[in-house]
Amino acid sequence: MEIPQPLQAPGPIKPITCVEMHTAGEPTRIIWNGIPPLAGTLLEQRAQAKSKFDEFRRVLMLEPRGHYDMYGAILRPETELVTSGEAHIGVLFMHNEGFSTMCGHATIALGRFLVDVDEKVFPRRRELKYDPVSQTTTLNLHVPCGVVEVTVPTLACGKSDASRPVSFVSVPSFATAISLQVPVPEKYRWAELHDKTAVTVDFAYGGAYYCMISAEELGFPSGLGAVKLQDMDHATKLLKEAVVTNPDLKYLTHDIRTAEEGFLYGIMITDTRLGHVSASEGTAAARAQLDVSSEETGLCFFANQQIDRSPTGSCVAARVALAHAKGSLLKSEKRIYNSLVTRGYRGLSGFVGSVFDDADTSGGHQQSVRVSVEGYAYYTGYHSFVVEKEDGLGVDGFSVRDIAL
Ligand SMILES: O=C(O)[C@H]1NCC[C@@H]1O
Repeated sequence: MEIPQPLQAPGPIKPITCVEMHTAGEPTRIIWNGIPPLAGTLLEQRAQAKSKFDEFRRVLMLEPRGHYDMYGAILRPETELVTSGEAHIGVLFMHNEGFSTMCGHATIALGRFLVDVDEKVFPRRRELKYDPVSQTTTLNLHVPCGVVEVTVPTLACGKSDASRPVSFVSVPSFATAISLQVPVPEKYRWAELHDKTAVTVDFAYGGAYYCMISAEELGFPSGLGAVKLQDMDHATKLLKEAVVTNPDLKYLTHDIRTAEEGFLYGIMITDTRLGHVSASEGTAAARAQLDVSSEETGLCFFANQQIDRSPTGSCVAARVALAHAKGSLLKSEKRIYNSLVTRGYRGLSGFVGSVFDDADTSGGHQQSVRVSVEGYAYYTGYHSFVVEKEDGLGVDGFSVRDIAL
């Protein structure tokens, strides 16, 4: 792929050049040029991005260059695991609130991008291994939660093959609570709870921590077939508050490796009663080629109530680990995970999740598994962003939701 050169435009910051992709409808703005200086380990770089260059995130994720539900990936060619040879390149993920620890949909998009670019963008591109039998290229991506192995279908010419799914193997994933009663104090109660004072939920980790709740348990008996987006936004926001403000629940998102990762990233509303929509040809095509045992739909609110259009790859890893711990997904089985978008739109496929192998349990979680997640990503375009010196907004962004809602 030819990467456009940055525009020579006036302004206080250098042009920032991005390639845009979507994975199951969810955007990834891949930033490969004009990145502020970040140094040290990947987590140190993430900390610097947060503390010193947050306007870089705001200008690219928020309005007018982005929007409330924009998602970004910043390439980091130098990290400690790139130096040690464990990874080929690093990446930081960002969204409307800050920087996350893992992102599955962006990993799927990055897989294609990193196979398609040259060494100016990806210095260790030439070290990637191509397997002529499976016609795939594999790469190790250093993400804030560890290393994920990405397998990218590749054409004979060396470019990625958009007609086959990219897959990745997650970091060790595990359930931290199954069918836990979470109290909902009065100030966090939402209307659909009626007189309930607690809800039953699951917690699991797939590179980031998620709380899973069925639509019915959240107070929406019609499930995700009849979504009331604003009401579900309100309910999940309050549920997240009820969890994160409860000191007795801290252990559910406590990471034994780094304090950085110990936060609740998202609430996933699940609906296992929803199968597929017959008009969804993409999913139908995926299903036809697969021996899938089951299919379910979810709606994920993450970061500051951002809505994932994709089935949320890191949460698919968490959900597969959870289903495996519950005994409802065997090692040999595959499951299709849909989002509202992949369930409802012709041509978009859900993600397929399955247990890849048992993970090393020396980290402390007895039932950790590594999960295979696969999905399709496509290019949508590119941007070269600038900020003019006369622009009163400067290097910043805003969200109309913060002003008007
Ligand atoms: O696929 C994922 O894992 C992500 N999508 C947006 C929120 C998560 O980081």
